[in-house]
Amino acid sequence: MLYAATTAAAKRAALRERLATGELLRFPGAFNPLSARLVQDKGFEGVYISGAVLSADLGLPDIGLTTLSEVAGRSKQIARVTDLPALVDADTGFGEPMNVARTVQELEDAGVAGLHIEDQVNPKRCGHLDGKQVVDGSTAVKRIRAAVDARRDPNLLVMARTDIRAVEGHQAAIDRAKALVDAGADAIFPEAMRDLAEFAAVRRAVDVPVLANMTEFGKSELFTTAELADVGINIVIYPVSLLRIAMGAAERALDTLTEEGTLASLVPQMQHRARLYELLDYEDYNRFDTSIFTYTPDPARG
Ligand SMILES: C[C@](O)(C(=O)O)[C@H](CC(=O)O)C(=O)O
Ligand SMILES: [Mg+2]
Repeated sequence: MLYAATTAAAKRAALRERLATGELLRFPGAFNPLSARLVQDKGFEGVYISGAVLSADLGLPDIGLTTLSEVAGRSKQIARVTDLPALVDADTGFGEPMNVARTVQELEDAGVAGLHIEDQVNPKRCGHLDGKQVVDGSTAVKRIRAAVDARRDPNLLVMARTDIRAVEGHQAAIDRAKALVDAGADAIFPEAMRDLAEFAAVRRAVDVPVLANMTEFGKSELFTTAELADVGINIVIYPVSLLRIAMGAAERALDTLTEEGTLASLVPQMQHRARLYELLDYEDYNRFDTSIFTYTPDPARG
């Protein structure tokens, strides 16, 4: 009730343990706290907090307009309602090394289990669109060094994302991934890999967990969890998928309302009120109210 019982420190430790097994962990993007509850209820291993979703949610394109406070606020709202580890998209870290350090501490305070910092120039662009630019190797590793030094919980997962593949090619991505790991990155997010062989090559090049981004309408094909596990990927994110599904359904519903003058035909597709209440632990709140209401102070104790 109210918030998840698992502490941020426990979630971080649990994520480290799960990653050490080498199994593939699935992190669907939660577009709000309620959808994070659903992700947990359905048995997934973690929730992803996407920058693209946060900006879209605010009616903005994903071009570096959101602020650290907005990302930290949304991270806190999501992290506190789930026992699952949350991994948040920290974009470029909102500036250069000093800003990155502050970003890490703010997100750590928000209760996330991990975050990724990318090597795009400020302001960043969606990783699957053309026209993005990356910083030089020395700036990229300084961001990661700053991030690693800034965390207070050594279990906070600092993941380095490199966007260099789409700009300078796959070999550059391998070289940069190695340099980022040398700088202290706990995991690598190679953005916009073209095929499984490219993921496999990154996997072979570094000895830390590797993330695959299965975002739709992007540059990577949508591989199955079995295919990704086969090449040794450790975390897979579906960053915007649930938002896309929900928005697709919302758009169709608005058309139906216009065409039919009622939403009655769509009721079977809606999440039932009872199911919503189940996800919200509604019953526990009733029990809480009842127990407080029937509570009587012990007369003997005055
Ligand atoms: C992962 C990502 O950084 C995000 O913000 O969710 C985006 C997703 C997307 O725009 O599809 C990305 O740059 O890949
Ligand atoms: Mg992003």
